[in-house]
Amino acid sequence: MTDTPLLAVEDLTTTFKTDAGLLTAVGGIDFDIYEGETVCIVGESGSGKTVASESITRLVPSPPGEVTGSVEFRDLETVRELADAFPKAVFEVAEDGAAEDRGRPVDDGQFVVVEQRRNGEITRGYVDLARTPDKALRRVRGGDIAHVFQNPQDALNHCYTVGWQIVEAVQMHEDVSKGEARQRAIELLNDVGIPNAAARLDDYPHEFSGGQKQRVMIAMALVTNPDLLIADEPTTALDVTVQAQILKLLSELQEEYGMGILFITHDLGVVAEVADRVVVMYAGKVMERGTVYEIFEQPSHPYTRALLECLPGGGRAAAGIGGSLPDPTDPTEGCRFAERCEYAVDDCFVGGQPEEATLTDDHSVSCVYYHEGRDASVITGDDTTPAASGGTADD
Ligand SMILES: Nc1ncnc2c1ncn2[C@@H]1O[C@H](COP(=O)(O)OP(=O)(O)OP(=O)(O)O)[C@@H](O)[C@H]1O
Ligand code: NI
Repeated sequence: MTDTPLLAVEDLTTTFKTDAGLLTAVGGIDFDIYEGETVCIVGESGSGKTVASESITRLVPSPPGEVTGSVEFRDLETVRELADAFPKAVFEVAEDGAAEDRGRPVDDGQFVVVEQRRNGEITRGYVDLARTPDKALRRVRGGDIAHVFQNPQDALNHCYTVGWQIVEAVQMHEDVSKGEARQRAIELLNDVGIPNAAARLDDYPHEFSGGQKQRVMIAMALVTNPDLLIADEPTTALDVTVQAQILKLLSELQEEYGMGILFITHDLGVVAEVADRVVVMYAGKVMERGTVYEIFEQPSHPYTRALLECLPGGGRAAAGIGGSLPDPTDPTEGCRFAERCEYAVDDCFVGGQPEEATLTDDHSVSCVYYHEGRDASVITGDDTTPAASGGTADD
């Protein structure tokens, strides 16, 4: 693992203009994903997980949507490739770290690449996805960054054979003959565990089971050998056995292709299976983040703890958390979870979402109880709760 993340997201904010007013689906969140790791965003329905993941490549409909914040894609190979192959606005990073615009004005086909060169060779850099215009961004979507969605039937065209669709995707990406593309399609179907791949190429989507369709979708996502795969509830529509098979497949493919995965799910059982690190999201904000081990062993935000108690066998397995998400067009003043939180005190209703308090290098929590002068053991029931740092009680 390198020390630069593959994807670095900062202050990602996505709003929609609706009849009820401006809806804030994602309220300014940060996260990063390193090469070869799986980061899970978990939270209840409506938390903004899908919108957050789709905002990375600005897949959200605009209008009514508007995405702001910084999204840096730091795969060096991609940076080098784009810097050489495409018209672009280049921001060269000087020795002192300040970016200086060396490019022409950005037009719709240009990427915004920030690069640092030594002896003419790019040594560091990133593609600035947030400032890259739509037309260029389309090359990244389904290219270096690929998506797999919950319902494969929505994404597969039922009028064409599966082989035709994969061949089409291969030829869109690579300059190869039909025969070569077909061969590649067979390899891909093999890779995702479709038996008899060569023969299945000429079948139509409806001839595949739900699980197989999802395998086909994963094969299509792999056509471009992506650095980052964004998988949004890819197994939610499948029965439990098939779900387990697909999760296993994804982890095998991750190893084989060396890609980072952003995995979106509302299911903590799935998180336990696939995640290296976890971002717990609620009503457009990050409540807690940590390694999968920390989230399950030292859950620190009342929301995370409530989610865990909702797992089969947990204290709230039958009842659920109780209450519902705040109105996203009129978010609460303080912590988004305050209204449903059994530990909420006056401070929780003012001053915005609390600054994340750092528990360990990887683990932080956005809750006033972890700020100076408060005792978080009320929540964790644990006197050994590590002393938090990084936040203060009055921010
Ligand atoms: N195109 C849109 N126009 C207006 N509001 C939208 C749009 N897309 C999403 N939203 C709103 O954004 C909020 C976040 O939705 P999102 O789909 O990201 O939630 P989620 O966490 O993925 O939920 P689920 O687990 O049900 O998929 C919701 O309030 C939703 O109604
Ligand atoms: Ni969703």
